[in-house]
Amino acid sequence: MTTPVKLIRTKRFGDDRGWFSETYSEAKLTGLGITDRFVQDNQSFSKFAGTIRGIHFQRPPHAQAKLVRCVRGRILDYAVDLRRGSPTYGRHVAAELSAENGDQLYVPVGFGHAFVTLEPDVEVAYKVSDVYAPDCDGGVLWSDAAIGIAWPLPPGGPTLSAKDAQLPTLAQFESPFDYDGAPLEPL
Ligand SMILES: Cc1cn([C@H]2C[C@H](O)[C@@H](COP(=O)(O)OP(=O)(O)O[C@H]3O[C@H](C)C(=O)[C@H](O)[C@H]3O)O2)c(=O)[nH]c1=O
Repeated sequence: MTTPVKLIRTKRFGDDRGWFSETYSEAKLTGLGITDRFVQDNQSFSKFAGTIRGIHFQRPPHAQAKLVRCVRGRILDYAVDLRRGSPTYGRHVAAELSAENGDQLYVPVGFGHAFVTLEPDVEVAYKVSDVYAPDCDGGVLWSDAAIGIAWPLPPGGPTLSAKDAQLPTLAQFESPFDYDGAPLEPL
């Protein structure tokens, strides 16, 4: 059983002009066992290093899988296992995504998603497998010791939204997701 979260490397074809890359390929994703139908592209810009967005998910019936890449600057991208009954519940994996490395993180339904920017002026682009449904918006607190993410933060602390600052901890949270048999493994 392979880990449900996948780090996807993309090939760049370099020449004297620069490079070309296929950043989305349904065929390649299917070959990796990723069969979600992505229906929306999102992009966010974060001005400051140390900006945290997350830990977010959407509840069913509008739960979202995500395919995340950083198109400007660098981020550490996180997926947190929120599936009831999972042996790795509350555990996370992380990957550095950057405009430079072109790597992508696949975050399946059942996982919270968050990132922290590693420099100013960062842009993150990601595909989601269901439409935005604010009534289904959910999240858990970035700083929850039970999740234990060691965020790389600037001396002044993180920049985050008021909404994110008051998300519930894992202990206060009732997961809407069920375990599907694939434990979270290191990327
Ligand atoms: C997510 C979303 C937001 N919005 C609007 C709602 C707000 O007026 C504004 C900012 O939304 P929010 O503060 O939720 O954006 P982020 O904090 O970047 O949240 C996202 O960042 C983390 C890392 C995620 O994984 C989610 O995709 C998403 O929750 O955009 C939309 O119109 N459509 C959308 O799909």
